[in-house]
Amino acid sequence: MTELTKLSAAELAGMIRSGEVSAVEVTQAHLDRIAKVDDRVRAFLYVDTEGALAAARAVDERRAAGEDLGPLAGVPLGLKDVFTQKGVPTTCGSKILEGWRPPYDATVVRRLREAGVVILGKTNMDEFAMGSSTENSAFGPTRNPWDTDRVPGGSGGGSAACLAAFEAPLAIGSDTGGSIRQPAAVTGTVGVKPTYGGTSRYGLVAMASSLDQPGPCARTVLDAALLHEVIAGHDPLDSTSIDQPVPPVVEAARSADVRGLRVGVVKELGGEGYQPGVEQRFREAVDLLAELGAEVVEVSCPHFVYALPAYYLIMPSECSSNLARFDAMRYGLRVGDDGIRSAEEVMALTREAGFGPEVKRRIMIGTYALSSGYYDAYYGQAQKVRTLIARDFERAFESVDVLVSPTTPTTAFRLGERVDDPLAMYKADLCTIPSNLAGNASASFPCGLSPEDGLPVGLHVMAPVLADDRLYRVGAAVEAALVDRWGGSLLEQAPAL
Ligand SMILES: NC(=O)C[C@H](N)C(=O)O
Repeated sequence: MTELTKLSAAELAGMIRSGEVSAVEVTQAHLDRIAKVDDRVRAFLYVDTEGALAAARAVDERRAAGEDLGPLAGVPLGLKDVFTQKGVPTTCGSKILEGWRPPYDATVVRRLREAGVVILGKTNMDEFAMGSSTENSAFGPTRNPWDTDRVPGGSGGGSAACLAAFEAPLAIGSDTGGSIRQPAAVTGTVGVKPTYGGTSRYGLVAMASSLDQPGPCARTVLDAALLHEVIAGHDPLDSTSIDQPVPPVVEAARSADVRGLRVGVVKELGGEGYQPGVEQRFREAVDLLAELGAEVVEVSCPHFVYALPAYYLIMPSECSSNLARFDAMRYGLRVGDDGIRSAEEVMALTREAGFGPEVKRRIMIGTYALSSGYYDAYYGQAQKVRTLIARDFERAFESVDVLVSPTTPTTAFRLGERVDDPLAMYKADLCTIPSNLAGNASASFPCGLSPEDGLPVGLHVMAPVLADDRLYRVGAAVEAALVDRWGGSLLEQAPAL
């Protein structure tokens, strides 16, 4: 039998349903894998051995009782440490939340539990999801399983790395400016940012509420679609949740048909500043789509070049407001509370000690952008640019069904390479940010290894609001053709850990 940790979620779930293997065996195999490799990868901040085995036992009992198991029952998953899980430490990669055990489940977590998905533990991330490498985690960086001297992307580097290291077949991420898609691209995995409002933000610790969106991470397109279906759908606990049927993502992943699909290559995302090998693999993926029957055209989205500066005003503005809740009184860390100092002093000391430099930088930028006298010039202007970007998408989607670009300008960079250069770090999200600003669906799919460094390259696909199914059509078609060409999945070409 193939090692259980090498199988897809769909395969594992099928074997559990048929009784070929128990959910406990599947879970134990993944816990063993974590024990074997995670000291080198550091994808997990917390492994919930007991909770995971108990959830697996419950699935096995339901099966024994003749109950119908859902499509992902018994399948293990890594949960980004930005989601609340009742009773389980939730740090958001920050010292300020150390020791906090939330009293409630995020809606995403509740849905996973109801579907019988086994949550293995919490995955590492940049502090409060601020970063593109996981180097901003207060608990040390995660490493890229392709090359442990390189970053796995961020902020959800742990979620992507646990997939690439075969520690879990599924993971959950959150995407504010690229935190699901950029790590997926640089680890050779699949990552999807659903339409804003398509998945519930309830229990997702807020970074920038108008941009944050939970989404699925997986090694195969079908697995991502199955997970998408489990977590998506209307939630009255999130005021921005869309009350509409979930797009038919699983059906789309199974159809894998792009014949007649109109694909627009975004003129502004590529060229100068992009790694040649990334461009090459991207162009090949576009040619492949044409071979598979898609109609490819070039499309201009002139305001996309302003997406990064607009994001770096809107996002920190929202962060500065959201992170005000970490006041030393309600959760986690409290520094200097000697019974003599005032509440304000304790708050200042706690925030000084508890937040890392990137979080402080963004709180300061956001506070400045929102301050009286500057609000119109910065925050207000950025919101206008946001509208122009949304219009670029609307106009483009009048003539094409999806847009494509590389996911990231470069492959995985070396640890330490960009830590002292925030702008270089921010540029990792050049292609992913427009979709967060406009709220439409987008995803990254593996499309090969860059010839310069042998590292994974991602194909970025963007679809209109609530047309998430189109992402899966494209992703599944590309995956099927490339797996055929390579004689296996991209991750099979990764060096063994
Ligand atoms: N949170 C995200 O989606 C990641 C993005 N790189 C940021 O630092 O804002």
